[in-house]
Amino acid sequence: MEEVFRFYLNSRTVSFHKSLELKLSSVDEPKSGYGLFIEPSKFNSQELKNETITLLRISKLITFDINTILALLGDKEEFTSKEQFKRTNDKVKATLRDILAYPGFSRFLTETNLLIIYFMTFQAIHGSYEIPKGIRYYLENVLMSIDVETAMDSIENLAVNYGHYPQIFGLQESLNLFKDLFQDLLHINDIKHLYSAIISRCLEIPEIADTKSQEFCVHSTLVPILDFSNHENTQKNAFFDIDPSNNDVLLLLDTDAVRGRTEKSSEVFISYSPTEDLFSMLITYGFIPCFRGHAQFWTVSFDRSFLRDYNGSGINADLRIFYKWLRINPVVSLVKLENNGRVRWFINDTTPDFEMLLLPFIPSLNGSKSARWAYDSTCHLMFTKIHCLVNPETNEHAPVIAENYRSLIEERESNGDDLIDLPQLAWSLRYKETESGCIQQRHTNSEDAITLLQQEPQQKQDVAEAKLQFTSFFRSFLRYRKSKITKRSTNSKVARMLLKQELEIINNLTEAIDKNSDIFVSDLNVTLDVEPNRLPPLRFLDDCIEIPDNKVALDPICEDPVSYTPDKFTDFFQEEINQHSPFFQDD
Ligand SMILES: C[S@@+](CC[C@H](N)C(=O)[O-])C[C@H]1O[C@@H](n2cnc3c(N)ncnc32)[C@H](O)[C@@H]1O
Repeated sequence: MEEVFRFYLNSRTVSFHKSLELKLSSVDEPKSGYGLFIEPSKFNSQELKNETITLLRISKLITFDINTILALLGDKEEFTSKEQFKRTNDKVKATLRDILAYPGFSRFLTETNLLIIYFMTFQAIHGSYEIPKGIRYYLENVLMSIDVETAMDSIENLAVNYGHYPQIFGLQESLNLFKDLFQDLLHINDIKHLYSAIISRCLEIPEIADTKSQEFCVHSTLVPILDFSNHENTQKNAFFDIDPSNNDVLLLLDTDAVRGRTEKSSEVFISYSPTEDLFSMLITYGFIPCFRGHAQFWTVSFDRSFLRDYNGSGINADLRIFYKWLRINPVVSLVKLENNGRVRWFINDTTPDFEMLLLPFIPSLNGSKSARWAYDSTCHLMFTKIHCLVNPETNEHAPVIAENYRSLIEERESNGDDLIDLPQLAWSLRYKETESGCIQQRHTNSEDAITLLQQEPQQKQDVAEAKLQFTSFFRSFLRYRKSKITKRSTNSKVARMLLKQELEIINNLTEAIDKNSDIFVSDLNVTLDVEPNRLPPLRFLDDCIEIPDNKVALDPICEDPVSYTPDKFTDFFQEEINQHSPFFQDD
């Protein structure tokens, strides 16, 4: 890699600070690879007067994003003849045309995926077609030469234990796409390697789109040499930016990092992400940053089958169906913190998402024998009733309509999607009306349920009780995961790191629950110094049926749409009809 560094050093498209070097990283991790280093004594007093010092200035022309690649391909000077220019451009265009015509490709249409597709195309054709010199050099000497391992390299292995994590599921889908697109052109190992090399190196680089208004946009970009900077939040001493006058990419050193320092060499660190979400970082970059006193995160995705089988929640159907109907993301955010001199994992109960997760565990109303939530196993009749009221002319077909809703709901409840995507008319909530104090019931979405519950006088006690129930659920989950993940051995480095990290989490939280120690962040006297990442997206796997064959379907209580009585489940039938009528209105 030193040669690559020298290559760019000698090119006129990159200016370097004279103290900058490329060496093996100082990070104590076998796969940390190379890193950028500086010699603090090589900075002169003039430079030290400024807040930042430019370590690298990289011309926009040698960075790779979807626009610069198109510009290079469109530049005849990059080719030895007009014929070669045309030949390559025709080939790239034809390949991209086929790719864009791939069924469902629009779902994968992101800038990063396009960048990956361009480089896969170049790798596939570079033996028999001319490609612009800068692209060829970077492809052969950086992307194809570096030693990198991310989740993509062992995705089949990871999917066994982590297939329900949306990130892993998404990677599997991406790999299937790239395999289909490049099956005759690239070896599977090259597909995985190029994906890992690009995903672990590309940066979100701003670009001034209009110099007058200084408006800027951001592009997924590969930046030679800058892409040798390693991540370390607590030792971060540099950051990247652009020169707004010409969109050059800059690596800027915080001068404080070298002022008064005399050591021979120190590594330049940037931050890939201020929030260290360990699962996501391991999946994307293939490493887990060390804990150095700042909060780190891990978002647990519950195994969907565990949610289906768990029967301690007290609701009259399974948790999976509850979360699906109410569109609640079946994930919980954990935080690693130092507390009372001990570093361990806690459940982050300080987010609105956690309040939603608690909903099925809210206890029955005081003095009421009925559960908080009632699941209507004949809700297809509720759908039918509203349908016929909104479209009176369909009344005579009610039994057929009921059968259609029954099979639609059955399919949506049992498929692999994380949401049902129908009006929430399956679960009704019993709550105490604030003014009258009467107990009422209605179908609600999760946000409205939280608002209604927050108005109840005993809300605090109910949340405390729900957290106890959740803890017991979570304890069962930890037991289930431990027995599941320790069963297999693996030679994938990422899988081994995932396993080690998850076991640390399981052991920490199991011990804390069993010893009755604090497990929730809100029980500690701390404020999180970094925001957790946004939750991963809900998963869509509708071609998979989750319910096993031997699961006995609940017997319908009543199949007759006419005698179905909505007030068994709601005191607000008319309001709910008004709310949902656009869904039911026939065209
Ligand atoms: C943008 S590249 C940085 C250059 C890389 N070290 C190389 O030799 O090509 C990102 C990769 O560097 C490694 N890396 C970066 N920061 C690291 C850290 N703090 N610990 C371990 N590995 C790190 C990971 O392999 C990551 O995928």
